[in-house]
Amino acid sequence: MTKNYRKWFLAKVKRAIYDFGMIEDGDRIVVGFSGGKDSVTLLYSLYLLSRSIPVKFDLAAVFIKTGWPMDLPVLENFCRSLNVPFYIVETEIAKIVFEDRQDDNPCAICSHLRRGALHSKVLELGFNKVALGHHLDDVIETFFMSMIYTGQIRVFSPFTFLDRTGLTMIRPMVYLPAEEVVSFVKQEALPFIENPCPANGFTNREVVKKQIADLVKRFPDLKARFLTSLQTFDQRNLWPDVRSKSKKQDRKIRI
Ligand SMILES: Nc1ncnc2c1ncn2[C@@H]1O[C@H](COP(=O)(O)OP(=O)(O)OP(=O)(O)O)[C@@H](O)[C@H]1O
Repeated sequence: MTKNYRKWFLAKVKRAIYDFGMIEDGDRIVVGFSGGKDSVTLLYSLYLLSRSIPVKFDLAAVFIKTGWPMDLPVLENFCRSLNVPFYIVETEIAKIVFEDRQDDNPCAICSHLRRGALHSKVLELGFNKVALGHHLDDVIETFFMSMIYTGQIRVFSPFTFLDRTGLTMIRPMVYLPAEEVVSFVKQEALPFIENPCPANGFTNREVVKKQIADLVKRFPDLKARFLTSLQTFDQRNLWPDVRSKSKKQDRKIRI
């Protein structure tokens, strides 16, 4: 049972890796390792795949310490058991976000600063790819958050090359819903730590997450259908952008 579930789970990760050409021979991949369920699962999945797929790649884990107390030996021991190098980056992100800035949107700043610290470390280590633990629920939540809070239809990509740094970001778990990640953590008895941030559970993302959970109760296939919609999306089914045109016409009419 455990083995079959592992096989099924890894097949989904592998599918995303192949579909988006995420990993090539000789890649040196840092997993953004927060120690939460998602990144622990990602690290373990990539570790298992590194031993079974023909493509050869190196792995390391980088933890960005934001300033909250955390049980780091749990993470250190886990990485040691896999023989994956583990790096800790000390930052003052918690202080900057909650004391210095006191912004209305602490999550956006925190995420931006964590990303910056992570990329700097990856460059310093001489690695070329960054793997993040986003799963299908993150994709769906981000889609709705963009639309609701910023009026944009957009979602992050499973594979992104960043011109400025030369790094590539990959998200190998985009085909897997959150509940499967939770099941995998249980089945494999993976160690993880809870997110210590005081904003955890009180964010805009949390609001959207609850709405999606309600929708899923009424429409159980929602997550799978959402994924299909992204994969079969046709630009012609949306409206053309007429904003600049209508501004020009407004000007003409006034003349
Ligand atoms: N402090 C951190 N150090 C290193 N990588 C991080 C850190 N925080 C987040 N990441 C990376 O960014 C991804 C998305 O971040 P997010 O804050 O959404 O985490 P999450 O959904 O709570 O995931 P997790 O369960 O791994 O904590 C994580 O899965 C992880 O790969």
